Amino acid sequence: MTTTATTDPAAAATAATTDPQKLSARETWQALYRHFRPHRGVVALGTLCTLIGAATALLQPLAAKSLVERLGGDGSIAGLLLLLTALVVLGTAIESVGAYVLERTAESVVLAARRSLVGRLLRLRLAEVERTQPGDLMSRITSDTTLLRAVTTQSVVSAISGGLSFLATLAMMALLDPVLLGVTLGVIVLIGGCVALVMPKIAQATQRAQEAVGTVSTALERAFGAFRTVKASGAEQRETEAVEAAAHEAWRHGVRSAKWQAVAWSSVGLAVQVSFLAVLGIGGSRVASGATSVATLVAFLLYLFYLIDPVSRLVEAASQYQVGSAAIARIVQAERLETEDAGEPSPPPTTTAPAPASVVFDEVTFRYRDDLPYVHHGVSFEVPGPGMTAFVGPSGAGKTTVFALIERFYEATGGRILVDGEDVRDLPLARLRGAIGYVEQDAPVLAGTLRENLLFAAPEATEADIHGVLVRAKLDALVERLPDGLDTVVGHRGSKLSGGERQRVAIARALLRKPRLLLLDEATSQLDAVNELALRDVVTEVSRDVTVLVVAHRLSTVTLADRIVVMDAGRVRAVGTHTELVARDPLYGELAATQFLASADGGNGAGGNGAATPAGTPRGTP
Ligand SMILES: Nc1ncnc2c1ncn2[C@@H]1O[C@H](COP(=O)(O)OP(=O)(O)OP(=O)(O)O)[C@@H](O)[C@H]1O
Repeated sequence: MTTTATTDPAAAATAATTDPQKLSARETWQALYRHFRPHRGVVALGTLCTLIGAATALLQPLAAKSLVERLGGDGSIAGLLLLLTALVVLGTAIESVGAYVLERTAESVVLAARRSLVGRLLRLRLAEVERTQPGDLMSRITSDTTLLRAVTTQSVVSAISGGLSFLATLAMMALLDPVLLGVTLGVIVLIGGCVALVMPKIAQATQRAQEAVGTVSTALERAFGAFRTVKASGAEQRETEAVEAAAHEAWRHGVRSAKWQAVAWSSVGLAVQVSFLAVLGIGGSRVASGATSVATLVAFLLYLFYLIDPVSRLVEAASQYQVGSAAIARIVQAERLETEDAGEPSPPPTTTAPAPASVVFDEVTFRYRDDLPYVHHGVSFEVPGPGMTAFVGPSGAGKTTVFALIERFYEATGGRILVDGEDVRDLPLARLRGAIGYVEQDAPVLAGTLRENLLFAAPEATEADIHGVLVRAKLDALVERLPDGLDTVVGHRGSKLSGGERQRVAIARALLRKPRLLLLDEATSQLDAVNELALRDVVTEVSRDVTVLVVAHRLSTVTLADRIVVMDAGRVRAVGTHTELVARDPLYGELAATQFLASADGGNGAGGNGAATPAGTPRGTP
């Protein structure tokens, strides 16, 4: 079995449903460190620049003290002034370089996080995507990753440089007057204790805000995903209100986070102001008693104000860590979702005509989730290639699910699915899917040009290949009509194309992949006569040398099929040609009479495909 879950599914399920805040402190730290690690050298350089800048700033009060002491004497102060100026310029220049290096690194951290997350999210198992909200997953890539920017760079520097500057400033203050230092530290520790209580609230509010941003994305994705329906239903106002409500929620929690950050920040100023008053009072009396000099008190007070910077940096680092931990919890949660392993890369496209594939379902049972009922209750059939096999049956019988299982979008719960005699679980996913062309029921066409759509599944296809499939899919006339030909932009979800054109573009895209097996989930919508005829011709022509499986809703398709598999309630109840099945299967007879979409050109084809090859036999209809 080559499709391996990268994590334990149960653990992944738990991760996706539990509160991301539940990431332990250690896990949070490890996850953040993982993003920081590749950049630690550059962050060290940024830290060094910041430290040099801080050191030059630290020397300034000493130079100022000498300057004040010389004011009374007759010595020149020009040299000292020059030194002070040089210190300021040098410190600023080095700090600027450090700031640039760090900002650049911060962007790199975001880029790396986005790359890794996109790489994983686009390989998610379908079931995982169905369990989550794509809009919310998108917001983790676009919004949460940006919050890693500061925590992995600036806050590391702030913590290191702030911590060192803090200690160095304390050392200088200790040299000047240990008693006044004791007073200062007493105040700082008291207020620092209060700040520590506030910190977790920042993480909590940030996380709620990010969740609300995810809800905004989800609501937008829903609205834009069904834009015409939204308009046709007159639901613009309601959808707008839903997005606004989520946006308001994001704002509310964002403001709450800002409030707690402001409390943390203001306590820095408060700590220094209170210390200043205490030092001024106690220091003044010490000057009066001759225990210390005015110059020492002035220098001490200057250092006290220099303390604002390192303490601010420490508080900033701590609050950034809280913001980052909220983001990393959501990122890790997305990273833990179960992904597919594509296995070995897709084989290069074949130059010769590919051999048609065979498909066997052997007692396949399947349910979409453990808490849902079974959809397949032991489905068995054999399809030798080439030729066309139509799957028919009432809505919900499990026809589309057959295709999903062949593509291994989901794993069968029981039984075996063989493609060319090999169990699909033993085939590398890339190889399996490389052999298949898949056209979904709503034939999605992606935003972009026609050419981009055609090359989507076969980027290396040549112009000659493209021309070939255009002719086969009867799109050549359309392309000639379009002003920009293949480079015509088709709009969001191909909205500038007709339903039939979209379907043929989807078929052409699948054919360009040179599949050995074509899975065609026929649209349930009625096509006009020309489109239906075109489609029928394409499918008939393709099925001459490719195995084509069609979930058929149209009588015209069914009657063309070499064999028809009749499904009902998750079981195969009969296999045969149209003529055979009309004669011996009551459900099929009823479907043919009432449920198949009649041919748009008025042809009924109900006489059956007399030239149909002998039918396969169901291998068991439990
Ligand atoms: N992704 C899914 N998650 C959960 N249940 C699903 C999913 N897809 C389909 N089902 C359920 O599985 C059953 C079979 O669906 P399937 O799409 O295979 O039916 P179908 O025969 O192709 O129907 P139709 O002719 O209407 O397209 C249905 O009851 C459907 O609700």
